[in-house]
Amino acid sequence: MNTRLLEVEDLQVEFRTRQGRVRAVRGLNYQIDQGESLGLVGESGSGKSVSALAILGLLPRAARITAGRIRFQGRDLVGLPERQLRAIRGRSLALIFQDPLSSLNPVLTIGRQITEQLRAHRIATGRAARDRAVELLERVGIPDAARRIEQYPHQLSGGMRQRAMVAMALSCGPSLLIADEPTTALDVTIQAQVLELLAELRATTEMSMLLITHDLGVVAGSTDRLAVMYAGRIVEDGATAEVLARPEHPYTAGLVESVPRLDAPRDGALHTIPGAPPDLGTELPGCPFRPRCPHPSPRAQSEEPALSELHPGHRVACWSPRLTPLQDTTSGGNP
Ligand SMILES: Nc1ncnc2c1ncn2[C@@H]1O[C@H](COP(=O)(O)OP(=O)(O)OP(=O)(O)O)[C@@H](O)[C@H]1O
Repeated sequence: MNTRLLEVEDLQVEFRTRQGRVRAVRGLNYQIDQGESLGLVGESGSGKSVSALAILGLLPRAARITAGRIRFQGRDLVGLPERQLRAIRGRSLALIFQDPLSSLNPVLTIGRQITEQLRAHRIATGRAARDRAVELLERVGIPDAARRIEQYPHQLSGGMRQRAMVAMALSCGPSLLIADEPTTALDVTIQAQVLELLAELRATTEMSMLLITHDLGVVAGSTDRLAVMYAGRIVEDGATAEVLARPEHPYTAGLVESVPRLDAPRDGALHTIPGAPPDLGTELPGCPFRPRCPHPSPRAQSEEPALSELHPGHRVACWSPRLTPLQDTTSGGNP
């Protein structure tokens, strides 16, 4: 049986701003089992990062969780005192960001940052901690690790810094790694290497991963399941391969069609989803995607659809899903 590691239940997060409240996350539901990898995708502003920061207890001061539960290893993290959250963060729940410089301390050597983390979580001290730091850097593919641990973040290349951040995140053997746009700032070759590294680490440990990105290409090869966020909610989820091959929500379909393809005609215009996401500081009557929807149902005018299962394990929040027939990939094509 699968062991449930993380369960996010009807999570709601609001910002208080001078213009009023902004409902950044409006009822988010998902689960991650042990060893599983979930991709969270959506355009900028859909609430991906805010929901991850809520899990980690790292929301900015202007934001607060107004409802819901975040159950991690059976314990609700919402409302947990900061001291207890700190003990979980870095140890069983680790985070890597797009920009390693924002999580690496510029005035401490790489080695010191890793050994400090090991000491703080009472995993190792002294010589043992140093040996473990070297081992971690070797594991993430940093050559000459014994010398590299004496260096400062600015002395490493972008790709190396990203690897050092992964090493730091892995130092305490986390059960869940939250990776927020981990490869966005990297060039394509290094991006592929970092994704490969994450996949390899997942294959060799029981670690689960929440991979947040706006790039469907990144989730395609790296995640078991996919959840698509729009305006602070999940509008579609299911097995990654199934959702990408058979997107039912018009928003997901638009995202899939927006991915540049190598086999597309050279002069063909790149597809984009017309319009822009709604302002989360205003009331959203009906379906928030309605103004951008190519075939809105009359019901979308007044009622927001809830997620419901359309195919086994594949849920969609839409009044007029596309109902794409599943392509049969076993029979060698249609007669
Ligand atoms: N400091 C803030 N003050 C007010 N509202 C904010 C603030 N930060 C975020 N928000 C709101 O939260 C929403 C979700 O932001 P979030 O950063 O989670 O989106 P995202 O999907 O991760 O986008 P990105 O990929 O650009 O990080 C935004 O659309 C915005 O309305």
